[in-house]
Amino acid sequence: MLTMKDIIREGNPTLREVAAEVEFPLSDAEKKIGNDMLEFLANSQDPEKAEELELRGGVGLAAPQIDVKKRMIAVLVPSMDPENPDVPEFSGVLYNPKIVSHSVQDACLGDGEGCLSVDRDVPGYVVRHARITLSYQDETGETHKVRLKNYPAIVVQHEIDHLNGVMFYDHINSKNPFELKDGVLILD
Ligand SMILES: O=C(O)C[C@@H](Cc1ccccc1)[C@H](O)SCc1ccccc1
Ligand code: NI
Repeated sequence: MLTMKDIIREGNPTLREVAAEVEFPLSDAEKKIGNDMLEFLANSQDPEKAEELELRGGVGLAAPQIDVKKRMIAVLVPSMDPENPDVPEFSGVLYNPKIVSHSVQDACLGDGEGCLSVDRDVPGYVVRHARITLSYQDETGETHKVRLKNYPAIVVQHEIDHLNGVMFYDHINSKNPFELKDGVLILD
Protein backbone atom coordinates (compact mmCIF):
# COMPACT_ATOMS: atom_id res chain seq x y z
CA MET A 1 0.00 0.00 0.00
CA LEU A 2 1.43 3.40 -0.94
CA THR A 3 1.91 6.15 1.64
CA MET A 4 3.55 9.61 1.54
CA LYS A 5 7.01 8.07 2.09
CA ASP A 6 6.71 6.50 -1.38
CA ILE A 7 6.19 9.88 -3.06
CA ILE A 8 9.37 11.57 -4.26
CA ARG A 9 9.71 15.33 -3.74
CA GLU A 10 10.94 18.20 -5.89
CA GLY A 11 14.69 18.05 -6.33
CA ASN A 12 14.52 14.36 -7.25
CA PRO A 13 15.68 14.27 -10.91
CA THR A 14 12.98 11.73 -11.83
CA LEU A 15 10.41 14.56 -11.62
CA ARG A 16 12.22 16.32 -14.47
CA GLU A 17 12.53 13.31 -16.80
CA VAL A 18 10.27 12.16 -19.64
CA ALA A 19 8.66 8.83 -18.74
CA ALA A 20 8.67 5.85 -21.13
CA GLU A 21 5.63 4.46 -22.95
CA VAL A 22 4.12 1.37 -21.33
CA GLU A 23 4.20 -1.79 -23.46
CA PHE A 24 1.28 -4.26 -23.59
CA PRO A 25 0.48 -6.83 -22.32
CA LEU A 26 1.21 -5.30 -18.92
CA SER A 27 3.33 -7.14 -16.41
CA ASP A 28 1.70 -8.05 -13.11
CA ALA A 29 3.98 -5.47 -11.50
CA GLU A 30 2.68 -2.69 -13.78
CA LYS A 31 -0.93 -3.68 -13.03
CA LYS A 32 -0.16 -3.63 -9.30
CA ILE A 33 1.48 -0.20 -9.52
CA GLY A 34 -1.61 1.19 -11.24
CA ASN A 35 -3.97 -0.32 -8.70
CA ASP A 36 -1.79 0.84 -5.80
CA MET A 37 -1.82 4.42 -7.16
CA LEU A 38 -5.62 4.43 -7.41
CA GLU A 39 -5.88 2.91 -3.92
CA PHE A 40 -3.62 5.69 -2.59
CA LEU A 41 -6.01 8.33 -3.97
CA ALA A 42 -9.06 6.58 -2.51
CA ASN A 43 -7.34 6.31 0.90
CA SER A 44 -6.27 9.96 0.71
CA GLN A 45 -9.91 10.99 0.20
CA ASP A 46 -11.19 8.85 3.12
CA PRO A 47 -10.92 11.04 6.25
CA GLU A 48 -10.26 8.12 8.60
CA LYS A 49 -7.72 6.36 6.38
CA ALA A 50 -6.04 9.67 5.46
CA GLU A 51 -5.59 10.48 9.15
CA GLU A 52 -4.45 6.95 10.05
CA LEU A 53 -1.95 6.80 7.17
CA GLU A 54 -1.04 10.53 7.35
CA LEU A 55 -1.89 11.07 3.68
CA ARG A 56 -2.29 14.42 1.88
CA GLY A 57 -5.51 14.53 -0.13
CA GLY A 58 -4.99 13.74 -3.78
CA VAL A 59 -7.14 13.59 -6.89
CA GLY A 60 -4.37 12.44 -9.20
CA LEU A 61 -1.02 10.66 -9.08
CA ALA A 62 1.55 9.99 -11.80
CA ALA A 63 3.97 7.03 -11.73
CA PRO A 64 7.09 9.25 -11.76
CA GLN A 65 5.92 10.59 -8.40
CA ILE A 66 6.61 7.15 -6.94
CA ASP A 67 9.88 6.99 -8.90
CA VAL A 68 8.45 4.79 -11.67
CA LYS A 69 9.46 6.26 -15.06
CA LYS A 70 6.48 4.93 -16.98
CA ARG A 71 3.60 6.77 -18.71
CA MET A 72 0.83 5.80 -16.34
CA ILE A 73 -1.39 7.94 -14.11
CA ALA A 74 -4.22 7.37 -11.66
CA VAL A 75 -7.10 9.84 -11.38
CA LEU A 76 -9.90 9.92 -8.83
CA VAL A 77 -11.97 13.09 -9.15
CA PRO A 78 -14.79 12.86 -6.64
CA SER A 79 -18.39 13.55 -7.57
CA MET A 80 -19.57 17.17 -7.54
CA ASP A 81 -23.18 15.97 -7.76
CA PRO A 82 -24.88 15.76 -4.34
CA GLU A 83 -27.51 13.53 -5.95
CA ASN A 84 -24.81 10.93 -6.76
CA PRO A 85 -22.07 11.51 -4.19
CA ASP A 86 -20.52 8.05 -4.68
CA VAL A 87 -20.06 8.29 -8.45
CA PRO A 88 -16.66 9.89 -9.19
CA GLU A 89 -16.60 12.55 -11.91
CA PHE A 90 -13.64 10.80 -13.50
CA SER A 91 -11.68 7.84 -12.19
CA GLY A 92 -9.25 5.26 -13.47
CA VAL A 93 -5.72 4.10 -14.16
CA LEU A 94 -4.70 5.53 -17.51
CA TYR A 95 -1.79 4.05 -19.48
CA ASN A 96 -0.03 6.08 -22.19
CA PRO A 97 -2.45 9.02 -21.79
CA LYS A 98 -2.27 11.58 -24.59
CA ILE A 99 -4.08 14.84 -25.27
CA VAL A 100 -5.11 14.44 -28.91
CA SER A 101 -6.91 17.80 -29.19
CA HIS A 102 -7.89 20.70 -26.99
CA SER A 103 -9.96 23.88 -26.85
CA VAL A 104 -8.58 27.23 -27.84
CA GLN A 105 -10.01 28.50 -24.58
CA ASP A 106 -7.83 28.16 -21.49
CA ALA A 107 -8.81 27.65 -17.84
CA CYS A 108 -7.26 27.65 -14.40
CA LEU A 109 -8.28 26.84 -10.84
CA GLY A 110 -9.15 29.97 -8.90
CA ASP A 111 -7.19 28.66 -5.90
CA GLY A 112 -4.14 27.74 -7.95
CA GLU A 113 -2.62 24.26 -7.73
CA GLY A 114 -0.59 22.16 -5.35
CA CYS A 115 1.33 18.93 -5.79
CA LEU A 116 1.99 15.90 -3.63
CA SER A 117 5.63 16.17 -4.65
CA VAL A 118 5.90 19.84 -3.60
CA ASP A 119 5.99 20.56 0.13
CA ARG A 120 5.40 24.29 -0.18
CA ASP A 121 2.73 26.66 -1.42
CA VAL A 122 3.37 28.23 -4.83
CA PRO A 123 0.67 30.83 -5.40
CA GLY A 124 -0.45 31.77 -8.88
CA TYR A 125 -2.75 30.82 -11.74
CA VAL A 126 -1.77 27.62 -13.60
CA VAL A 127 -3.23 28.20 -17.06
CA ARG A 128 -4.25 25.03 -18.89
CA HIS A 129 -6.59 23.96 -21.72
CA ALA A 130 -10.26 24.37 -20.68
CA ARG A 131 -11.34 21.25 -22.59
CA ILE A 132 -9.34 18.29 -23.87
CA THR A 133 -9.86 15.13 -25.87
CA LEU A 134 -7.87 12.44 -24.10
CA SER A 135 -6.74 9.12 -25.51
CA TYR A 136 -5.43 6.39 -23.17
CA GLN A 137 -5.14 2.64 -22.80
CA ASP A 138 -6.75 0.71 -19.96
CA GLU A 139 -5.21 -2.25 -18.16
CA THR A 140 -6.23 -4.62 -20.99
CA GLY A 141 -4.59 -2.39 -23.60
CA GLU A 142 -7.91 -1.21 -25.04
CA THR A 143 -7.73 2.36 -26.25
CA HIS A 144 -10.32 4.86 -25.04
CA LYS A 145 -11.00 8.39 -26.20
CA VAL A 146 -12.85 10.76 -23.84
CA ARG A 147 -13.61 14.48 -23.77
CA LEU A 148 -12.99 16.23 -20.46
CA LYS A 149 -13.71 19.73 -19.22
CA ASN A 150 -13.48 21.70 -15.97
CA TYR A 151 -11.82 20.06 -12.98
CA PRO A 152 -11.21 16.60 -14.50
CA ALA A 153 -9.50 18.23 -17.49
CA ILE A 154 -7.23 20.25 -15.16
CA VAL A 155 -6.33 17.19 -13.07
CA VAL A 156 -5.45 15.06 -16.12
CA GLN A 157 -3.27 17.84 -17.55
CA HIS A 158 -1.45 18.16 -14.20
CA GLU A 159 -0.75 14.42 -14.23
CA ILE A 160 0.30 14.22 -17.88
CA ASP A 161 2.70 17.08 -17.13
CA HIS A 162 4.39 14.79 -14.59
CA LEU A 163 5.02 12.24 -17.39
CA ASN A 164 6.89 14.98 -19.29
CA GLY A 165 8.96 16.32 -16.39
CA VAL A 166 6.79 19.44 -16.02
CA MET A 167 5.77 20.86 -12.61
CA PHE A 168 2.64 22.98 -12.10
CA TYR A 169 4.63 26.07 -11.17
CA ASP A 170 6.39 25.98 -14.56
CA HIS A 171 3.13 27.41 -15.93
CA ILE A 172 2.92 30.30 -13.44
CA ASN A 173 3.87 33.76 -14.72
CA SER A 174 6.80 34.55 -12.40
CA LYS A 175 6.51 38.31 -13.04
CA ASN A 176 2.78 38.44 -12.28
CA PRO A 177 1.50 35.11 -10.92
CA PHE A 178 -2.15 36.19 -11.06
CA GLU A 179 -2.08 37.79 -14.48
CA LEU A 180 -4.59 36.31 -16.92
CA LYS A 181 -5.19 36.95 -20.61
CA ASP A 182 -8.78 37.75 -21.67
CA GLY A 183 -11.07 34.75 -21.99
CA VAL A 184 -9.35 32.42 -19.53
CA LEU A 185 -11.96 30.53 -17.52
CA ILE A 186 -11.39 30.68 -13.75
CA LEU A 187 -12.73 27.49 -12.12
CA ASP A 188 -13.79 27.72 -8.48
O1 LIG B 1 0.67 16.01 -7.14
C1 LIG B 1 -0.21 15.49 -7.85
O2 LIG B 1 -0.03 15.17 -9.01
C2 LIG B 1 -1.56 15.33 -7.26
C3 LIG B 1 -2.25 16.64 -7.15
C4 LIG B 1 -3.03 16.82 -8.42
C5 LIG B 1 -3.61 18.16 -8.70
C6 LIG B 1 -3.31 19.27 -7.96
C7 LIG B 1 -3.89 20.50 -8.30
C8 LIG B 1 -4.74 20.60 -9.37
C9 LIG B 1 -5.02 19.49 -10.10
C10 LIG B 1 -4.45 18.28 -9.77
C11 LIG B 1 -3.01 16.56 -5.85
O3 LIG B 1 -4.28 16.16 -6.06
S1 LIG B 1 -2.77 17.99 -4.94
C12 LIG B 1 -3.87 17.98 -3.71
C13 LIG B 1 -5.25 18.35 -4.11
C14 LIG B 1 -6.26 17.65 -3.57
C15 LIG B 1 -7.55 17.98 -3.89
C16 LIG B 1 -7.80 19.03 -4.77
C17 LIG B 1 -6.77 19.74 -5.31
C18 LIG B 1 -5.46 19.40 -4.98
NI1 NI C 1 1.64 16.92 -8.93
